[in-house]
Amino acid sequence: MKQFLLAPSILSADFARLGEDTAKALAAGGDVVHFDVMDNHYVPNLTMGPMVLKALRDYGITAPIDVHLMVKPVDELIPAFAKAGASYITFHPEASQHVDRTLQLIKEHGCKAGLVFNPATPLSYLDYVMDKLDIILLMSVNPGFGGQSFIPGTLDKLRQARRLIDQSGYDIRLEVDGGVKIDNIGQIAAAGADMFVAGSAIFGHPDYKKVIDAMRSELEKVNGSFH
Ligand SMILES: O=C(CO)[C@@H](O)[C@H](O)COP(=O)(O)O
Repeated sequence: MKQFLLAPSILSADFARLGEDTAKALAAGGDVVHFDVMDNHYVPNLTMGPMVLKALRDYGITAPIDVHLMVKPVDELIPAFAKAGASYITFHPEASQHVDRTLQLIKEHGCKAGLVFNPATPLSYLDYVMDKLDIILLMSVNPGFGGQSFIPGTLDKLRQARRLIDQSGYDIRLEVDGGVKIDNIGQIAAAGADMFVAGSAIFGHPDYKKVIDAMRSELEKVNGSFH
């Protein structure tokens, strides 16, 4: 059976009680904390830095933390996020001057590394670096804000990325982020994703467990069709 991971995006959590709200999403069944870093330069919004991540670790969050860097330049922030307790660090290839070097830097700092693709960013950035990737993240909205609608063209892109991963033979997660809901997660999984970021769907609902359980039951239906 395929192991699917659900990653609540704390961009939609209550920032005034971030530790508590993050713990609540994990207790409700979230596997990984998705941590969006926005710099008001690469994207038009400003969010959290390494100090906030460290505060979550100090609060007692032990689950993997998946840091999605929406920043430019990229490299300067990597050591600080690794030191603060990041598990995965992903970045947008067009925001890095030297993609291979940035991937190496993440690994040297003991984190898993990945590339993020905006809806209009071509997958050709994957050429020559598959061996350095632990994760590929496809954005299914334009980055910057939670609560947007899933862009349907992402399904085809997911199928392409899944083919590339399978052909490569490497153990690479295929993550999707943006507009993931109970009613589309099955379709997204069938297209090849195995890690799902969900922000407003979880944090915008009064009962996080109800949403996560419903997402898992949709995923179970798809799981039966994997070999
Ligand atoms: O990176 C981003 C947005 O740029 C995402 O992680 C959002 O946080 C997803 O939120 P929803 O679309 O699930 O509300």
